[in-house]
Amino acid sequence: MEGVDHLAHERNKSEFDVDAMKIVWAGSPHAFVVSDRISKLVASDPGFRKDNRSTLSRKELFKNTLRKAAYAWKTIIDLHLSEEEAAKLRFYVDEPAFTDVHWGMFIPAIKGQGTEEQQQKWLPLAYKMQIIGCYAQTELGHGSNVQGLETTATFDPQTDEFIIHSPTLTSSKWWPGGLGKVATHAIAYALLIVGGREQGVHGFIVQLRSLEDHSPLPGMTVGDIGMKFGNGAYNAMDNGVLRFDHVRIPRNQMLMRVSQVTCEGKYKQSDVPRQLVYGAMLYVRQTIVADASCALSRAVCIATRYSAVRRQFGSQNGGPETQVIDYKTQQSRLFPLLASAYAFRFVGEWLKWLYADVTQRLQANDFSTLPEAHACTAGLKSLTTTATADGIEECRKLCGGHGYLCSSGLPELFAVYVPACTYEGENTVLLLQVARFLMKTVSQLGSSKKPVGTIAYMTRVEHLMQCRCGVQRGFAELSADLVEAAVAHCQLLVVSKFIEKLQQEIPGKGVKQQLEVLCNIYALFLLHKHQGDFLSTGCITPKHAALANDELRSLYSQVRPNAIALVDAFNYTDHYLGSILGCYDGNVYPKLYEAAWKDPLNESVVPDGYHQYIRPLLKQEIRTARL
Ligand SMILES: CCCCC/C=C\C/C=C\C/C=C\CC/C=C/C(=O)SCCNC(=O)CCNC(=O)[C@H](O)C(C)(C)COP(=O)(O)OP(=O)(O)OC[C@H]1O[C@@H](n2cnc3c(N)ncnc32)[C@H](O)[C@@H]1OP(=O)(O)O
Ligand SMILES: Cc1cc2nc3c(=O)[nH]c(=O)nc-3n(C[C@H](O)[C@H](O)[C@H](O)COP(=O)(O)OP(=O)(O)OC[C@H]3O[C@@H](n4cnc5c(N)ncnc54)[C@H](O)[C@@H]3O)c2cc1C
Repeated sequence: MEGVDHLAHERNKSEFDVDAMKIVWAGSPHAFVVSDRISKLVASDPGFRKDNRSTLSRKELFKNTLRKAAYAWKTIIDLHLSEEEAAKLRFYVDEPAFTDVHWGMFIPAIKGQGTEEQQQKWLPLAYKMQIIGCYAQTELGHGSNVQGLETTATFDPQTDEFIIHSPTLTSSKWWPGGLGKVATHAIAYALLIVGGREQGVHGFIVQLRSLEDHSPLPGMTVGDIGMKFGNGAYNAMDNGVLRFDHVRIPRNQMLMRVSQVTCEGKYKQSDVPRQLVYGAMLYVRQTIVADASCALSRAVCIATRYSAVRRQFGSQNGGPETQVIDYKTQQSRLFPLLASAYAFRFVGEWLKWLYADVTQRLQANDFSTLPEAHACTAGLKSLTTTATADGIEECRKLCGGHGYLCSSGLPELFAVYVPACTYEGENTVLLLQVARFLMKTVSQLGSSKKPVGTIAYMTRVEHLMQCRCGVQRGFAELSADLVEAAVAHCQLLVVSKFIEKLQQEIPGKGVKQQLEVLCNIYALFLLHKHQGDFLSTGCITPKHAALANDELRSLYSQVRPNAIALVDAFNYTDHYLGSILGCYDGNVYPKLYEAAWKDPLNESVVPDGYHQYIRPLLKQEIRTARL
């Protein structure tokens, strides 16, 4: 029945203060108040409904996304929302759209790679959305290999301009979000050529479309690259293709914080590492780690609530069947994902601090922590997105058949989420960057340069020193093993940041105890999953492995009475979850049944096509019917 909390008996089992955990999850009391208010504002506004998305054609979906983006912007202006509130509104609207790239990449690229003068010119236009930007780096022929990009930007000293050109088919820009139909401007990455000399890849601000009638400017061939994976909401994003035919832009539209080209045609590399050209990717990778904890927590919330509702087998003398959440197999699949959601939340908080710290240091031309920041953002983006994509799929399977319904919210969550394993750096390519960072550290062991920060532990791996001479030669040969070492390094990071979180003051009855249980589950689950490595290297004995498995089962039993409260702490509205299986009141079956009849296929009792195809079949008139 509506209004009845079918999970009340679960919520009454909780052994901790859920409201206090909500604040831990949000990050602070202020962050909780903002999140709670904005999520409810979005959920209560019919203008942001999303339950009809799966019935729309791609063009309808895309136009509806434009409407929502415009409506969100109007809401932000009308309600005088702050930048923090506006970002939360875009988050809870939960619609992949050009705004993700405009705010998430175009603006950070200008802030990180533009001069003060360029920031003063372009940022006010972007913040007011008087221009809409995209991040045009990837090409048809190159994505991972940025230095392999073929688009050229040739300086013409006669006119003080750059000529942007797509010399080959494979140099066509391909994939940039928002590029296909909406963006008026791009940060386009191109091979800079000055005085006949190639100077590597740099970023350029290029206007793509008229601000009067939105038509592509001369020399631009631009469009959408077509349907993407599944019928999911990511098809609301116009990932585009763009070719330049000798397009001229003023010299002052090359982003010149890292390097400059003078009007005389002199190329000047300032004394900052050229990798600052990659700065926007560092920024986005750290936001993606926080996003992973959100996506995984959504899936875990759905699967946990449904696992408490679903009963299957185990009836004694006609009594109720067993809740599937009580099966040890269900717990051993679900609770490590619950623990991972919290673990990724806390490592994401730390990574946000690390990024802010390195950004502050860069302002003072202190580049000492840039390599570590790159390794951490690359590695944690790779680790958390892989685990989250796999985790969302596992949550779908944990829900049985109903997990495959769009109304469960899980298929779409998976379809929208999985490209995170590829965009912003393909996950294996990023792990190779971490491996390179680790091997560089090994090569410095024994020198005066002592490993510090997240690699300080490596001082204790003296035995690696003997193999360091081989490592340089064998990197390519050993890359598959080195990628595993990179994963292990990132897992150690996640566990250590969870432990550091527990050393902080954490208010609320039972809250810290619950987090300690989740931290131990996360760590022991990894030990269990990789026990072959731990055993073969002598780090643990078989007895340790057996004790760890026993302890895991005990920890699952400790989580069990608190599971619903732990996912309630995410404080997601039913609107944001978009899932009948994960609805707060657990009233699943009536809602599933009601939703089925809303499908367009049920608008008529006799389906369209019956008389043309089925009736002739049934009446054996098939021989004469025109197929
Ligand atoms: C729609 C819903 C989305 C929700 C998402 C939520 C939040 C996100 C918000 C917004 C985004 C929205 C959607 C995302 C859309 C996706 C966008 C994109 O995909 S943009 C394009 C991304 N492309 C890449 O990531 C390319 C990956 N490749 C690279 O980064 C480089 O090519 C690579 C692999 C690092 C190699 O670079 P290369 O120049 O060849 O250098 P080397 O490997 O030789 O290394 C040289 C040294 O430089 C160091 N290095 C490399 N990168 C960096 C860096 N970024 N920062 C600092 N330092 C770096 C490297 O460690 C080497 O150092 P040493 O010489 O070893 O000391
Ligand atoms: C949904 C989506 C949105 C995107 N949005 C944008 C955007 O807004 N702007 C933008 O510029 N780009 C965007 N991209 C492009 C994205 O950044 C690239 O697809 C990504 O960087 C991967 O590059 P690639 O496609 O060239 O993969 P590839 O590098 O071709 O990967 C293919 C395989 O080769 C392997 N591989 C590659 N190099 C090596 C190596 N050195 N050693 C070992 N294995 C290797 C990879 O691990 C992978 O298994 C988007 C992509 C997607 C899917």
